[in-house]
Amino acid sequence: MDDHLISFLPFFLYSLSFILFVSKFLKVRNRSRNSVKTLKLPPGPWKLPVIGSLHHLVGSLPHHRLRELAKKHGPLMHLQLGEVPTVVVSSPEVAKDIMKTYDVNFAQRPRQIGADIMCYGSSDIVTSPYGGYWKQLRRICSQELLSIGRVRSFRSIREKEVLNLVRYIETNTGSCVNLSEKVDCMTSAIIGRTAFGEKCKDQQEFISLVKKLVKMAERLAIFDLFPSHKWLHVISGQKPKLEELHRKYDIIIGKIIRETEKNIGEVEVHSLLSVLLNVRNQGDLEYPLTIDNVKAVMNNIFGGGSYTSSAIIEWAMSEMLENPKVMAKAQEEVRRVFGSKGYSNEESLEELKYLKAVIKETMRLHPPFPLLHPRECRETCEVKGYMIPAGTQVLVNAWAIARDPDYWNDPEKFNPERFIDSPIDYKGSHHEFIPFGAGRRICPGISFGVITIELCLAQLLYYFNWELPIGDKENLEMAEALGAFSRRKTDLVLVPVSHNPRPISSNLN
Ligand code: HEM
Repeated sequence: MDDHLISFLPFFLYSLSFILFVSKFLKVRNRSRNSVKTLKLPPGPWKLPVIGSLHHLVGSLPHHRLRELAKKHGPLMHLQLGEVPTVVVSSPEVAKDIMKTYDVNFAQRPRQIGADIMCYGSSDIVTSPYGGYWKQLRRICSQELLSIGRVRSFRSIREKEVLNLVRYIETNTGSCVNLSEKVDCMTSAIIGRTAFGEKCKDQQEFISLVKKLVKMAERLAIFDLFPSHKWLHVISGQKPKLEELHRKYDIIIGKIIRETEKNIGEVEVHSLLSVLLNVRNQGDLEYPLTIDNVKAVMNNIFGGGSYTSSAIIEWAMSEMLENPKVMAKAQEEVRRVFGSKGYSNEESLEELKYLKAVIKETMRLHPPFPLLHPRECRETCEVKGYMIPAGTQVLVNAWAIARDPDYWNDPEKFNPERFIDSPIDYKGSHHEFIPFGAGRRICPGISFGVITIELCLAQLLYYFNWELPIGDKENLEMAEALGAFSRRKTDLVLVPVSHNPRPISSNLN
C-alpha cells in the first residue's frame, strides 16, 4: 500500500462506522395529506455519506436511481436524512411552484457548518440567509460585479488565457493531451485574474487553497444532518482541519486585499476585488460591508466561476466525440464564421448558433449541479397538495427534470438540434431546463460563465481536429463521478490534430 492509502485508512474506517450509524436514520417517504408511506432506501452505492454534504448525500445516489424513485413516489419525495427533513423536487411543474409561484418562501438557504467557517458566518452570496443583506449583495452583483458591461470589460483576460491553452495544444499536436486538466487551469486563471487583477502574485496560492477548502467543506457538511449533535464535529476531526485551512485562506486573501487597497487610486487596478472595495469604500450602503464580507464574496466568485465552466467544456467535448456528426457540424460552423483569419472578436461568437445549441444540450444532460443548491422552506406551505413544513430543506433535481420524457423527446439522446429555433433557454423562465437555477436565487454569473465556455469551445474546434488515444478508440469513458458536482469520472485525454493555421500568427498576439 502506498503512503497515500495508508494515510487515508483511519478516515476510511471512521467513515465506515459512521455510514453504519447514519444508515439507521435514512428513510424515504412519500408524503401526501392523506397518506405517509415509509420506504427503506434501496440498496445502492452509498459511498459518499461521510464525505458529502447533505445534498451530496442525495447526489451520491446515481441520478437514474433518483429519477426512478421520483417516478415511483411522485414529483415531491420526502427524505428524512438524520435530523433534517428534506424534500426532493423532480418535476418541472413543482420546480416552477418552488422557484416562481412561492419563490419568496423558498429563497432561504439552510445553515451549514462548512459555509459558516469558509464564508465568514455565511456572509457570502450563495449561503447567506434571504433578507436585506443578501438582496444588497445581489444588487452589487447585478449592477457592478457581474453585469454584462463588466463581463465584457474582462474580455482580454479571457482571450489571452484561451490563446495560452490553444498554444499549449498546438505544441502537443499528435500526442495525448489531458484536456480536463488544461481546461481546469485555464478557467482558474481566467477567474483568478478577473477577480484579483493581472499582476496579483498570490493568485496561484489562493486558487489551490480554495480548491482544498471546497473539498474539505463537502466532507464536513455531512454533520449538518445532525445539527443538535455538536460533538460529532469534534470527533470527526474535520472541523479543526477546515478551520486551519480557513485561517490560511484568511491570511492570503487578507494580503491580496491590502495590496489592492494600496494600489487603488495610485494605479488603475481592474479587478472584481477592486470594484467591490470601491463599492464598500463609497460608504452609502444600507448594510456596510466589512472586510470579512468582502473575503466571503471573493470565495464565491472564485468557487462559482471556475469548476462549473470547465466541467461544461469537458462534457461538451466528450459528447461531441461520442457524436462525430455533431462535432463536424460545430466545426464547420465555427470555421465558416471565423474564416481563414481565425477568431477576431467576441461579437462573432453571437453567430455560432449551432455551438450555442451544443452547449445548451450539454447543460441539459450534464448540469454541473444536478441537485441545485439547497433551499429551505421559510413558512409551512402547500405545494400541489403536499404540505411542506417550515424548516424543510428543498432540493431541486435539475438533472431528472431535464430528462423528463413529458417535456423532452428521446431525452437520453444528445441532440443539439432540439434547441435550434426553440425558445427554451437557461435564464430561469423554462423550468424544464434550469442548469443555472431560477427565481431570486438564480445564478448571477450566467453571462460570465457562458462567454468563457463559448470562447474556449469555439477555438478548440476551429484550430484542431480531435481523436481518441489509440487504446480508447472504440470506447470513450462517459461515466460521471459520484457526488454533488457533475464531473467526468476520469480525465478527458485526447489527441489534437492541427487543422487551422498556427495560433502563434493569430491577431491576438
Ligand atoms: C457556467 C456555469 C455555471 C453554472 C452552471 C452555475 C450554476 C449555478 C446554480 C445552479 C446556482 C444555484 C441557483 C439556485 O439556487 O436556484 C448558482 C448560484 C450562484 N452562482 Fe453560479 N453557475 C455558473 C457560473 C457562475 C459564475 C461564473 C459565477 C461568478 C463569477 C457564479 C456565481 C454564483 C453565485 C454567487 C451564486 C449564488 C446565488 C444566490 O444564492 O443568490 N456562478 N450557480
